[in-house]
Amino acid sequence: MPPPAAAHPWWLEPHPPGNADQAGNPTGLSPSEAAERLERFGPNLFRERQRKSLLRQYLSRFKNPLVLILLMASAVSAFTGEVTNFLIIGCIVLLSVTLDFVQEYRANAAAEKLRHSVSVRATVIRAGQTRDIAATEVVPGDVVLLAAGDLIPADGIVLDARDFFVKQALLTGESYPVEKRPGMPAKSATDLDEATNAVFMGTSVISGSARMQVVQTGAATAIGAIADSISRPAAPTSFELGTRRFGMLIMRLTVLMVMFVLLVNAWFHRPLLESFLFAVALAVGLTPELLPMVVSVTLARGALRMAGKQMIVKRLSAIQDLGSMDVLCTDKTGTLTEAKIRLERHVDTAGQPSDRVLELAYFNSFYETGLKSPLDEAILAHRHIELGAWKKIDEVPFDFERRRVSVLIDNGTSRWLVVKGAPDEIVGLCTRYEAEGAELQCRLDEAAQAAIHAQYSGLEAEGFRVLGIAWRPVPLDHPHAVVDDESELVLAGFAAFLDPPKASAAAALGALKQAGVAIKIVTGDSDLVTRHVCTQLGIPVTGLLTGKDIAQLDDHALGARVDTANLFCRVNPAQKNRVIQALKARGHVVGYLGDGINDAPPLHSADVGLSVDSAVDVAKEAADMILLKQDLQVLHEAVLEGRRTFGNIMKYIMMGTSSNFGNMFSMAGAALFLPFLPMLPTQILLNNILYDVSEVPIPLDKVDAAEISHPRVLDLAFIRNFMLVIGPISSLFDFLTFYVMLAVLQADEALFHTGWFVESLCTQVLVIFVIRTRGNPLKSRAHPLLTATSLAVVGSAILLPFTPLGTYFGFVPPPAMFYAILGAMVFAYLAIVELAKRGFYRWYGNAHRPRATQ
Ligand SMILES: Nc1ncnc2c1ncn2[C@@H]1O[C@H](COP(=O)(O)OP(=O)(O)OP(=O)(O)O)[C@@H](O)[C@H]1O
Ligand SMILES: [Mg+2]
Repeated sequence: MPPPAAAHPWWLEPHPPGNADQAGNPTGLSPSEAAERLERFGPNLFRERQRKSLLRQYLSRFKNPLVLILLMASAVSAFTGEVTNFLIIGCIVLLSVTLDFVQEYRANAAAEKLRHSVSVRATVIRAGQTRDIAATEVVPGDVVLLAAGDLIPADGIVLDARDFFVKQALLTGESYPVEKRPGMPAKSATDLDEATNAVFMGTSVISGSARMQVVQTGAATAIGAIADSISRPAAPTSFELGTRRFGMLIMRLTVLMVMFVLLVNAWFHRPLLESFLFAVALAVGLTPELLPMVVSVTLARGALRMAGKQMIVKRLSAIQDLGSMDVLCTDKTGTLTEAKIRLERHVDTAGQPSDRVLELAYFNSFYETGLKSPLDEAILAHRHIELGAWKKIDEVPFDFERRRVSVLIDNGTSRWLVVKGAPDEIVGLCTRYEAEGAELQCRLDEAAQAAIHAQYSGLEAEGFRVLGIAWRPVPLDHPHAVVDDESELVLAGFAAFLDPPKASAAAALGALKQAGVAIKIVTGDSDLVTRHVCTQLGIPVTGLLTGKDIAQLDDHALGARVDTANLFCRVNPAQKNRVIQALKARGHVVGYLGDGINDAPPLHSADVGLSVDSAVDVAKEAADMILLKQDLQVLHEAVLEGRRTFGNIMKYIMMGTSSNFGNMFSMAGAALFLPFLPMLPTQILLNNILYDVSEVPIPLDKVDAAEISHPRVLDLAFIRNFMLVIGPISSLFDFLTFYVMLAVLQADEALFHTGWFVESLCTQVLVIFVIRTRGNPLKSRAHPLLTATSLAVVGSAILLPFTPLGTYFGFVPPPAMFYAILGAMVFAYLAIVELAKRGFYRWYGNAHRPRATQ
């Protein structure tokens, strides 16, 4: 993507706008100024929420082709003088669109509110004080403090910076971090990627820290200008793909049936308009038009329930994915462990306690400005150390490839490079080591290397996280520290930390495993430490891959190993990502739980990204759900909640494809041999809307425990097979009804319509009690509201022929005999569907055992 040309390269001005010099305004804006600017420039949102007015949102519902055809048909009816038809169809369309709209709107509004509660925040200076505000409230002129892991909240000028590296791939396509520093760019930089003194919204801080002054916010930012071109719709999730294919399946059947009906009616020279209306009504009856509403209401309800358990859902459809998830990958620190790391030991190369090692570690942590990790905090919190005359000259910031950080310090007489990092990396860079205090420096030969390796491995095997501490004198005129300086180091010793697992972790992971979710740990830490944590958490290690192993494997070979391995150690962010993709390619639905900068790529590529509230911005931004409580038990509950929403959506789909489908099918068949239409178009529409009403409470329904005991994915073959088993039973009873109406009750046209209307509605609605559970319908209780609406709809169908409204629709009161037969038939129907259902699940259960994941 070419870098976008900014309208006005403001970073070429000598001073930040509104400032007399380069330093910026040290006290920031006053609250009143900020409020005034927020009013003037608007909230800092680059894609102004497409806030269509409610009316327009409502009207856009009418764009559905079926609705349009219906409206057209009703207009034609009006012109041909059939006012009744016109009124009825008009009302029905209005009613169903409104029902759908109100439900969905309410659900989405609630979910949106939740989403806002975890919005990205920014640290600004206002009236001389640092304040934490929502990024949307940042205004031009604000002074913002930036640190590693932050998302840059707006476009602005860098006022000062310390080893400040930014990733701007989103804007410039350049995936390597670029350094930003104050002062004019060397070249006349009209391109964003040459603007070394400016930072841009939507990019993120990789390491270092800085102060910036905001110049542009919201749509005026560089990213705002290209927002449309980068706002590619997210790739559809497996669930969305499934529902889409399901829609196609229904669509094809509908088209076939409509064509058939039209042909038959033309053959028999029936009135054209009425045949057409009949066909359209059939199509309406067949389409699962409530599906989008059922999906969004179910998901929104799920999101609200999860919020009650301290889990915020940012992307609603992720709830589905969480329910389908069969592999959960997680990093270690802060997710499985407390992240309350303590420095336990600081030892020299012989394993003896050493203050000198602590001192060096302290200098390094104190002066490091890049990523402040919990390890640094633990070192600084351990004991206060006098810095004396030591001053910082430069730094090579931490990154997850090198796994180390260096600071260049000077006390006037000597200049040292002090390095700390993963012990294997550090030892690899050393040529000498300190012995007997710091008195003696010995050559790091093979024997010494083996002894030292045994020394720190011993610590790791005991569960300590270990950092190697090394240093090297450099000439006093050595001005900058660069990565190449990290060589020929002198090893001073090791710092060992304890990072105990979370109290809740073992139980929660056990519960997840019980629920069919395999757990894999993907960490930058060493394998010995991770194994120790696994032992404490009761996770048996079934296979281990290190970053080095992964680097040797191509995607195919990696794919062959990811299933059995459940520990991935010393992996860098790109490798974390490869592990996730390999698992996805194997057909798993993969979750990833992480909180660091290095977790952002896998959070993005996982089917469902999970993070915690204390995570860095980039991780929170990439995640689909945020855990507010440091308790993994919540995750288990959320998985069950996801499966519950899935279960309820499946109920609706299965209802639509079985009984309803059978009814419409027999309707088309009846058109063949009856001398009149089997049901009037308006009656079909009324039948359909009453049926819809009965299904509205499905999102509230309970889901059987057996349904949520394992991950489930939307399986089209399952739905199709279910339809082929249950649908014909429904048709069978329809034809039985025809027989009863014609042969036993000697029905005329109106009575026939009435009889069939009542029968089809009763069977169609009541079958929910059979379909909603795989087990015994008498044992699994439906939600009271679902029971109430279903019974109410059945009741009104039975009473309708006796009311004036019924007469209006063309119904006539049937004889008492009809109701006796109806009762028997409904009972027999439900019993047979129940038997067929049991047979189906027995067969299906044998044919498709749940996929075994270790
Ligand atoms: N502040 C630091 N200074 C020096 N080295 C560090 C620092 N932070 C991390 N490291 C090294 O880099 C390695 C990888 O970092 P880190 O443990 O944060 O990765 P991770 O993949 O997020 O793992 P985790 O599962 O522990 O969160 C660490 O094991 C440690 O050796
Ligand atoms: Mg981490």
